Amino acid sequence: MKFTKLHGLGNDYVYVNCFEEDLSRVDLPELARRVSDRNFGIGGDGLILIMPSERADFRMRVFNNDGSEAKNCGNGLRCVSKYVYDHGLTEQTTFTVETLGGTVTPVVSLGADGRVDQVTIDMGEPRFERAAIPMTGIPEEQVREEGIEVGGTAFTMTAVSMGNPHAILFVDEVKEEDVRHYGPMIEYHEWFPERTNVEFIQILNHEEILFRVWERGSGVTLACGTGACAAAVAAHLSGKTGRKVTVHLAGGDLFIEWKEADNRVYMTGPATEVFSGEYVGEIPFK
Ligand SMILES: N[C@H](CCC[C@H](N)C(=O)O)C(=O)O
Repeated sequence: MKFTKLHGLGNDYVYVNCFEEDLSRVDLPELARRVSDRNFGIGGDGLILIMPSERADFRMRVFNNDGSEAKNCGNGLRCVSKYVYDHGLTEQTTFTVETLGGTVTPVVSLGADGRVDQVTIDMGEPRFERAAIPMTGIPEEQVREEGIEVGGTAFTMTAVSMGNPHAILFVDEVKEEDVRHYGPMIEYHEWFPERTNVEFIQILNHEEILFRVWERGSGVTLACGTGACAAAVAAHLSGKTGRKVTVHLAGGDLFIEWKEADNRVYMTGPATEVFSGEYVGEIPFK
């Protein structure tokens, strides 16, 4: 099976071009687990399929490294956009990509080599209702800077969906050890029936956020695009930042704008292709 490794700020996935590879009979969650393994497989935060779509120019499916399928992936969308342009699947610099969380519209910009280096993506409107996250409790209720206690420690949390769930925690100081310790406790908290991504954010000033993430289904990653969007939205709702925010992630920076005019969140950042190869391990079939 041919694959390509790309990453968005170090959030790396194994990409398979399903215009060339037929994976229709493959056990995709098991394939994701196998190829993501950094010792016994290719290595990555998960598996992303680039597929034909009946309602958009392309379709993206995302599998975390535990095999669970996600509804959206911001870094993945930037890398899919780079792949389809650089590999000639389109000559357009803007197109549509269908995800389980909705259809988005990337706009790519080219470097001096004529290849994509930056991508801006309209990631759609944030959702806040418990039913949309999803969270237990009153379906139409929103969770804004509310208390959540895990491991004997209380956090202030805002819940945001970007097509996938995000628990945004406001902390005075972002600590890697807190992400590893409390991240899984909140990912599996009873309030989140489909689990959740967990973001720890420190407001640096009106235009900047320090950000670290524990991803649902993948654990600590160097970056999370949907998480950065959710964090920028939560920070603005808190009154501590404007609508244009630079999010400093472990792997680098994303620029996020939550536009007042259309209520949509725009994410701008890089996408990088590292290598292509042939996976010759056993393909698991359904
Ligand atoms: N772990 C996420 C999917 C990947 C999102 C992240 N890598 C991004 O760039 O948005 C979830 O289960 O919702």
